[in-house]
Amino acid sequence: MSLNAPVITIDGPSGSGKGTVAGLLAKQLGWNLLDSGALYRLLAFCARNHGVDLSNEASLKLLAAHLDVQFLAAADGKPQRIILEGEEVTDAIRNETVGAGASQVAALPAVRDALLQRQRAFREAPGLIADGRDMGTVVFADAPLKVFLTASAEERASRRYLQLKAKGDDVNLASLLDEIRARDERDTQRAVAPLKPAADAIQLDSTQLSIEQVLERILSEVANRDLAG
Ligand SMILES: Nc1ncnc2c1ncn2[C@@H]1O[C@H](COP(=O)(O)OP(=O)(O)O)[C@@H](O)[C@H]1O
Ligand SMILES: Nc1ccn([C@H]2C[C@H](O)[C@@H](COP(=O)(O)OP(=O)(O)O)O2)c(=O)n1
Repeated sequence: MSLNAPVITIDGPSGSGKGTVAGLLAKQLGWNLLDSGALYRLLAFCARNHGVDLSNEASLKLLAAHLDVQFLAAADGKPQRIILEGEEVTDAIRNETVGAGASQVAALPAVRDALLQRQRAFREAPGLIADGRDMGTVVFADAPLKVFLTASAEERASRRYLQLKAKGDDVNLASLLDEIRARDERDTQRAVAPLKPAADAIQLDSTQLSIEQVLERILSEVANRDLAG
């Protein structure tokens, strides 16, 4: 781990575009990528596979500490591939059942603690793009550029609807909106590392912005701060 490597944090609620923008930024700058939400998703998924209850903090802490996961960079602008216990789960963890489970286990302090060092180890030269809920407030509180990305709940539900439908999932817009609101509530109201903008974060509302416009805004901040060398 290089403590001097710069980090750009992108925090925000579900469907605001964090993962998409983080992936594009990492590619454009040639930096490393941390999808911290994937770790919570993997833990919820793994717990279900091993019959561990999502409220069993002691067992979840052990599972989190021993999570056997690999992130593999994929070519052709595709998302990185995720391998859990030797099996590819890239698609399997991207649904609202796993997302809701992730939000549930993420509220447990022992789980967050067990995943902290694993996340910080992603900080390698030449730099890191980290997306999640507490990247700018807790995990990389010293990051030189912090972005808090939002969009209206309706816009986020509609984006998720299109995304899951394109994947062939059987989805319903009204239930996705309910699930997004429930997740917002749990993620912002929990006692430990709640979703909130860091005091020094740039806030971007992407409701009316394209992915390219969001990327442009962030890249102009990168240039202003001379972060990309
Ligand atoms: N500004 C935007 N305008 C339109 N669609 C977007 C925008 N940002 C992201 N999306 C789309 O919304 C969906 C959810 O984006 P994602 O990056 O997975 O969000 P998050 O990681 O914040 O949950 C994806 O299908 C993505 O292509
Ligand atoms: N740094 C993080 C990242 C995610 N979480 C929790 C809270 C989220 O609802 C779940 C899933 O996060 P993820 O970023 O994969 O979810 P979305 O893509 O935004 O829908 O994990 C967290 O508590 N802290």
